[in-house]
Amino acid sequence: MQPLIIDLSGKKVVIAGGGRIAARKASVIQHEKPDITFIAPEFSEEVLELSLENGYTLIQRKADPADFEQAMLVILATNDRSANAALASSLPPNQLVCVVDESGLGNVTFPATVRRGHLQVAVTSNGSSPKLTRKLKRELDEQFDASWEPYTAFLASCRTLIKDLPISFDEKQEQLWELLEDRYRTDTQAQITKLKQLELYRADP
Ligand SMILES: C[C@@]1(CC(=O)O)C2=NC(=C\c3[nH]c(c(CCC(=O)O)c3CC(=O)O)Cc3[nH]c(c(CC(=O)O)c3CCC(=O)O)/C=C3\N/C(=C\2)[C@@H](CCC(=O)O)[C@]3(C)CC(=O)O)/[C@H]1CCC(=O)O
Ligand SMILES: NC(=O)c1ccc[n+]([C@@H]2O[C@H](COP(=O)([O-])OP(=O)(O)OC[C@H]3O[C@@H](n4cnc5c(N)ncnc54)[C@H](O)[C@@H]3O)[C@@H](O)[C@H]2O)c1
Repeated sequence: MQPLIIDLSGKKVVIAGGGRIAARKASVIQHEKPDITFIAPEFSEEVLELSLENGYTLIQRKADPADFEQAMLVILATNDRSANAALASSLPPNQLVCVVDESGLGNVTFPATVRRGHLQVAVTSNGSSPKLTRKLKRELDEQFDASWEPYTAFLASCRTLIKDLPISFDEKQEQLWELLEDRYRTDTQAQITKLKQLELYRADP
């Protein structure tokens, strides 16, 4: 299995099921602003709240293979294993499909992710142990403290500035490597000074 980073903004996501897991999958991706449709005979409070908040579509009945035709991503999250399996086998091979109770029937799984600004660390056990995945996520959550959020913004700003400097490729690489020294992450003043330095140099090389 190959990890890919996927842009779901404005993309159609159809979720079969309206329970706890359907809600969790939707809340994991909601920040990407996808266009989500839930199809289920019954919806949990969490799904109703998420839908009201984000304008998602709710269709109250059992899911049918035709429901997924326009979907970029399909999430099969009913609590009926045979319904999930039958829907999975009805889908064309070029659609992204996550089957929450039997990952081998689909072609994508969700990793656990720790987000700090522009940085995202994702963990997967390829479905072999979701519990291990959660344990490692907790460890990463502690390892990457809050300083990483402004630091990744600092790195992005510096990179934009450095790319525009009238210096050689090798000098740019040197500048970019230097930013990875830990003092820039831990010391806000060092970040401010560096940014000022780069701005001044850009204005007057
Ligand atoms: C990482 C995370 C992402 C997310 O969903 O956002 C995720 N599961 C999470 C939570 C979680 N999973 C489970 C529980 C309940 C009990 C417990 O505490 O263990 C909880 C907690 C809860 O529900 O609260 C159990 C479980 N999980 C799966 C099965 C079915 C099966 O495999 O048979 C069973 C039941 C059998 C069992 O117990 O093993 C299947 C999958 N779960 C995956 C992802 C995919 C592979 C991930 C990997 O690479 O390992 C995969 C294959 C498909 C998919 O769903 O994409 C998220 C972390 C949340 C976080 O902390 O951020
Ligand atoms: N992937 C994971 O991380 C993970 C974690 C725990 C459990 N699970 C599995 O996920 C499944 C769902 O769990 P849950 O807690 O959300 O269950 P739940 O009981 O809270 O919700 C089930 C939902 O499925 C709907 N449903 C049933 N048959 C349907 C059909 N034919 N078409 C459309 N919707 C239908 C119900 O109306 C309900 O909305 C369970 O089978 C469990 O094995 C997955």
